[in-house]
Amino acid sequence: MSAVDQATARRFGWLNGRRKRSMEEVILMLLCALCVPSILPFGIYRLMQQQWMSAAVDMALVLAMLAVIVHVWRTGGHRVASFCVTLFYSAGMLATVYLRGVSLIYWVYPTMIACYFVLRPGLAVAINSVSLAALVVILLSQLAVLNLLTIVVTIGLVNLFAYIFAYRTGAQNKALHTEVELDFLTGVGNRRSLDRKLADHADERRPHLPSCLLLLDLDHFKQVNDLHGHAAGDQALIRLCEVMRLHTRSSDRIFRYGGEEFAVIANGAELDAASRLAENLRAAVAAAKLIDGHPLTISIGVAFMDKRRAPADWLMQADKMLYAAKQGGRNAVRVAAGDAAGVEQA
Ligand SMILES: Nc1nc2c(ncn2[C@@H]2O[C@H](COP(=O)(O)OP(=O)(O)OP(=O)(O)O)[C@@H](O)[C@H]2O)c(=O)[nH]1
Repeated sequence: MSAVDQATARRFGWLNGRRKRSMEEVILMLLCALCVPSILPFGIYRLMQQQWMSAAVDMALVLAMLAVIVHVWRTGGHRVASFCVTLFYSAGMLATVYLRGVSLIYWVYPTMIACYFVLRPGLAVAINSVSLAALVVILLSQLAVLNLLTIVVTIGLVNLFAYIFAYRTGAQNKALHTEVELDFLTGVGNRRSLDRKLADHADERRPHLPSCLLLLDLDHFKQVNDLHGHAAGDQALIRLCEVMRLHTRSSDRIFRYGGEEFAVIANGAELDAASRLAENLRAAVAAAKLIDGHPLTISIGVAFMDKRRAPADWLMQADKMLYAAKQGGRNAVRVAAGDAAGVEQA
């Protein structure tokens, strides 16, 4: 396979089932697919009745939704597509009421609720408010004030309930996400979020900055627990994370890999920058008092997150370097160069 073919295969490899589709993509595609059974029959009926404008609106909606499905299926991009889908649906709904009159007002309710499934609640409210204003203008001359007010109030209530529901669900998801992805002792990312971040990096399709993986392990940590007790050991782990936060950039990500072992994803760092970061961390921990009267040091292994390799390889390479740092006497940094040959940095 040529280099170009390999790049293309990597780029679209996840489309062949290797990448799990996000919930957002699935919901968006389902929403678009729904237009086939719910709008297409009406479009065909309007064609048969020679109601050309209404038929054109229905058919244009169906075609636009099918195009969105193909786009999301092929590229996985759903943010802009979600926005476009709500615009298409809203415009279609307004055109239908404009052309066919108030008897088709029932389409407004599901259309507006659908917005909350694919957009942030605030954006959905904004789009639906504009649609409602347009609807009032369309219906102003057709309805008595009381009837129009009834429609406005019921649409307003539907939006209010949908907003509350979407906002509450979003807040719960965020809280759940925090629970699931953070280490409860130190507050840094846990192993699950490390795995997800590494997978995201491997799946990332756009050109992006080079990044490195650092694996860190406290030296002779067992002695801390044995001499000072488990609670003091916990405090040392918390303190270590504070030191790591102080000596990494906001774009770097810190994770607890397990026990007294941590990982850092140095985003946008080539190997030389990452090895400088590792050396800074090593020196900062050696100088910090993680625990009173007991000097503690760390050993670090560094690997480049080469996109030609799998995340498991990055971890294995960094772990190999960490092992080499331990074997070399601890309080040291080892950096994987090229194809995993280790070079000593400290
Ligand atoms: N206090 C505390 N200790 C932990 C935690 N997780 C793991 N440990 C301890 O970390 C220690 C790890 O010990 P070892 O794997 O022998 O490693 P080490 O003593 O650091 O030695 P080297 O890694 O070879 O330098 C064990 O005593 C674990 O009980 C934790 O959450 N809190």
